[in-house]
Amino acid sequence: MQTPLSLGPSLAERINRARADLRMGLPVVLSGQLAVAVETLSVERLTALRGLGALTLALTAWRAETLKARVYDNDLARVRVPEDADLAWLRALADPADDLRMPMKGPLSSLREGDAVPARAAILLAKTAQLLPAALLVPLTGAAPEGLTHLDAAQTLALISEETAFAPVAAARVPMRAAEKGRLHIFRPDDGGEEHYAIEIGSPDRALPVLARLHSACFTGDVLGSLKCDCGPQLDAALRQMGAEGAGVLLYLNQEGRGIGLANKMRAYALQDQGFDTVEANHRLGFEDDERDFRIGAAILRKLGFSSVRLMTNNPAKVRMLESHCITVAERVPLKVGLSPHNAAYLATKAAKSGHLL
Ligand SMILES: Nc1nc2c(ncn2[C@@H]2O[C@H](COP(=O)(O)OP(=O)(O)OP(=O)(O)O)[C@@H](O)[C@H]2O)c(=O)[nH]1
Ligand SMILES: [Zn+2]
Repeated sequence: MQTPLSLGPSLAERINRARADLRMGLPVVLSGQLAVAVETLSVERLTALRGLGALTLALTAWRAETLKARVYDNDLARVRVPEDADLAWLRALADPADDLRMPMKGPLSSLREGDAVPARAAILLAKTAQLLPAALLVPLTGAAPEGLTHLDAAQTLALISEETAFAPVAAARVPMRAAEKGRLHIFRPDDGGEEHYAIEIGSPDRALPVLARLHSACFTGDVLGSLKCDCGPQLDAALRQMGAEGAGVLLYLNQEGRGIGLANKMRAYALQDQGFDTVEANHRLGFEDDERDFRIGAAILRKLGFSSVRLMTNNPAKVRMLESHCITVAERVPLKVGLSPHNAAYLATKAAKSGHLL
């Protein structure tokens, strides 16, 4: 018999559907466990989950460190949820907003036995859905409620770590203040994920290294002119230099807040107002200091026909990443603009902790 044309969702598509489910507060089924994101969990669903058995709260090792929960699974902790724990208790463990006001949440008891893979997949799904990286899990004993998204946890982890393919969708001329000969290209991943943009200035020769910038979205800096970072001035300066030289390419990657999303970035800013620096704030929320996937930038440059760049950056990690994904960095062009009294400490932290060049 001939294999019928498959109309059903692929693994990548089901993963994206699972992210939308978690954002709505719906459970997903991960290798026989029901998993929900703590951030979007409702009282009603918590009650329903409790009826199924003992609950486990999955947190990243970063968050567990702040909460003094034991980490037996390297990058994550699986905390036993006491029978009398309510939604406020779960939320307080997931969200560090009130840590300083209510430091004692424990003592917490972590699971050692059992499989950590579904918990790891749940955290990664929550993270990549730009939610707080905390998930509640319970083994599914009976039949799964109808309509839930089912995923194999190990396959999910493997696929999310793979490179995403992008296709050009549309492009048109956009004359800009900084460069009249501008063209905006939209790139879309084939799994329904986030779109990213490329702004091509002039007609750069594909045989030569192109003046390039990988800019990560920063609503506060790019749009509002926030003085807390240097993003806005960097964006302007990069486009102006490309305009002056008559050629260049700027990728605008929708990885707001170094990949944690704008809501989490505002949580990080609130922690910074409590005295934590930009890296500590990410860690207290349970994130790595940088959650961006820079392979996207390399993939889009290659799609546009570029193989060699003069990269405008102060971040050596961007240079290393491009080099390891088939893009030659012929030159690093420093981009030092926008220093203000408000961002001096932020830039100093990036230099001290993230290897940025001052
Ligand atoms: N999580 C978090 N993200 C921030 C903070 N301040 C700025 N960002 C984000 O950091 C990113 C800015 O990084 P980029 O300017 O692209 O790159 P970079 O790593 O600083 O390196 P350069 O190429 O030298 O600029 C944007 O996504 C901002 O939204 C912060 O305090 N916390
Ligand atoms: Zn910024």
